[in-house]
Amino acid sequence: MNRFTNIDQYKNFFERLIQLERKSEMEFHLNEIMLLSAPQREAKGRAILNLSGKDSGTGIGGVYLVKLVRGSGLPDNEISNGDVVIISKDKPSGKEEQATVVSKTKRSITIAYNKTPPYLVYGRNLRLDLYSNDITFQRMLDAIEDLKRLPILQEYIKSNIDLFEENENTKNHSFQQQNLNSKQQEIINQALVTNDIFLIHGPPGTGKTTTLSYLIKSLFEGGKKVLVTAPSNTAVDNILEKLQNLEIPSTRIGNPIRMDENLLNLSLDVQLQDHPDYQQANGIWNAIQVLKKEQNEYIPASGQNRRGLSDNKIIQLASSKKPYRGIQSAKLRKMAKWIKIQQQINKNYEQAQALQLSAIESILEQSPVICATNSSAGSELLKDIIFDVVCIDEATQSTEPEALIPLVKGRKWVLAGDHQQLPPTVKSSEASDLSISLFERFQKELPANRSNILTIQYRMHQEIMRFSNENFYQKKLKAHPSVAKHSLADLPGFDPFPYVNPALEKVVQSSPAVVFVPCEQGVEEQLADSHSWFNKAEIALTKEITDALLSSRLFPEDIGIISPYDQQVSRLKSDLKDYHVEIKSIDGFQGREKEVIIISLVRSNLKEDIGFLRDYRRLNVALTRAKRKLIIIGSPFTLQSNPIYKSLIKKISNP
Ligand SMILES: Nc1ncnc2c1ncn2[C@@H]1O[C@H](COP(=O)(O)OP(=O)(O)OP(=O)(O)O)[C@@H](O)[C@H]1O
Repeated sequence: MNRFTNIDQYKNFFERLIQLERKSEMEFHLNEIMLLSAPQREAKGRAILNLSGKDSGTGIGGVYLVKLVRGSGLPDNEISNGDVVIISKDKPSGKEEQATVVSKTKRSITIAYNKTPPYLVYGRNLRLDLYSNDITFQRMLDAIEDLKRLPILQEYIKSNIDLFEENENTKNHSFQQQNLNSKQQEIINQALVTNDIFLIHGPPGTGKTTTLSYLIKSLFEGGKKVLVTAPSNTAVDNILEKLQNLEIPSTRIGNPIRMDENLLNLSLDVQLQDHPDYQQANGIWNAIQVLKKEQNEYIPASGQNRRGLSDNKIIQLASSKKPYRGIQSAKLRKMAKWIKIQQQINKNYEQAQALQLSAIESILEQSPVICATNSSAGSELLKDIIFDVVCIDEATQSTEPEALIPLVKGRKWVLAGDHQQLPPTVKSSEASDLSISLFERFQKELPANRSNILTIQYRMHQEIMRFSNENFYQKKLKAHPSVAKHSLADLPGFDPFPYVNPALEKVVQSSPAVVFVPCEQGVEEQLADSHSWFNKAEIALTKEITDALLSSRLFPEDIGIISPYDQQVSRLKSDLKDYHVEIKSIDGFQGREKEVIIISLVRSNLKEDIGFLRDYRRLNVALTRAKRKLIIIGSPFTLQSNPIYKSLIKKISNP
């Protein structure tokens, strides 16, 4: 645990770690760009060559769209919507302007620039490279810098315990909500009366996000302005959905491409479409396009054409209808016309920008609750807004500097999390100190009245929660009676499919709630130069089980498939694309739940190597997503080399 006696010490400590992480991420992509030839990087799916670019107008929020086309079709690649990319002619240097992928077809990929795109992107023989996003690192550094102008936050960072006075009597505030249990209500009361910071702790399914959303409702009703963040887009959508159900007016900022489409109506970009100022700005953008077309009929007043003459001089000479320094008078007139149109374009541009900005400001000012990822809380859009309260969900998954990005924007902080679930992702081994979240640090250092723990869970059948409860929560977790024995049989229409492979019979029965399906014939495989694994036999088994579950009249949205390995996730997504079930990594499922979860553990080798499955927090998250049925597929031989997995397999019944 690190103690800091002054803010400069704190700043130096974290700045070093951030720089190490940043270096690690950039190095990965730049190294690969340097080491591999362009075709090799393309073969890995992280570059696309031989593209031709053309202007594709502007998109939501006034971004500049560029469509990159390859007539022969795009090669197989891992670049998807929302990824940050760079465009170059030859080998990129890393200094290129960054753009975001907006859409992809078989032959084209459209990207968006926030600023005017570099001229080169409208050429031929272009190369597109997947790149890392540097912005989050910059925002972390800015947040640490901001601490300097917020003296009270500096004291919190030092966890100066003397500063934390006793709270006033929580009984004075009597928050009551019949949908919540007494502990959840008590927590809301405590968080409401605390003037500085409160931590909501709780094992999976105990209602941390639910409690946080009711707290936000209460804050909103009390006229407070609240910033709500989480480390990932999925986690932000998860709490936003709850806020929407509670009818709390909220605005979600961030790239709409990365948001749940059912929540898009709450995004800033969609709300903007209805704003009169924004509509007026759109009219002006269209007028600019018309002017640009008209301008093409004249001669651009480029450096070469104008031969050192100023705009005014060209206009003046054009009206005199005489040649000047060897420039024909017709050419002067055409340049003058071009300049006048350009002046009109510039005027219109400024007007459209100002209208757009005023529309954005008015929406953000009027919205009582603003939701964003931790990183996008550092966006320019929120630069001048101070919030009464900042709430971070899944706070144990954020590094301390990442959590500071939203926290420096508020007067009071509420953090929800569970340090037995996924920790922050830290790439650089030298920066491992970042893996202790601010939540974890505060929980150890703050007085007891600044946190409280939830222990009744409302998600899992008691058998599903048993393993995690015994191994990670000292048996303190209780299943609420409404879920303790709930099963697939209670779901309307559920009818176990009779023609299933006899080896999988228990898999489609409502009982037992947890099954382990051995897949000893599976072989783990790795692509050259990839650290991720896949297992074809487990994919086939997952497909068969999903088929059986769907034939038992479960809906696709009831089923979730989880695998710890990205390669397995992407292969499952492609092989099971017609099933429309949600398939994600463990990280992608943190904070979420489904009636049935299938986990494909992938690792199967004679060396008894289970790789990063060893991280028990990852296992804990995977095991606690299912409500009524948990199906685990894996190789008993390989997994049993690890005591935790050995006891897991022993405790659950084989089908
Ligand atoms: N008081 C309650 N009564 C009934 N259901 C509840 C209550 N509190 C929470 N739930 C339900 O329990 C489930 C889990 O809640 P929630 O997602 O808020 O838990 P969590 O602690 O945030 O979970 P995780 O640790 O996985 O992020 C949800 O289906 C939620 O609607």
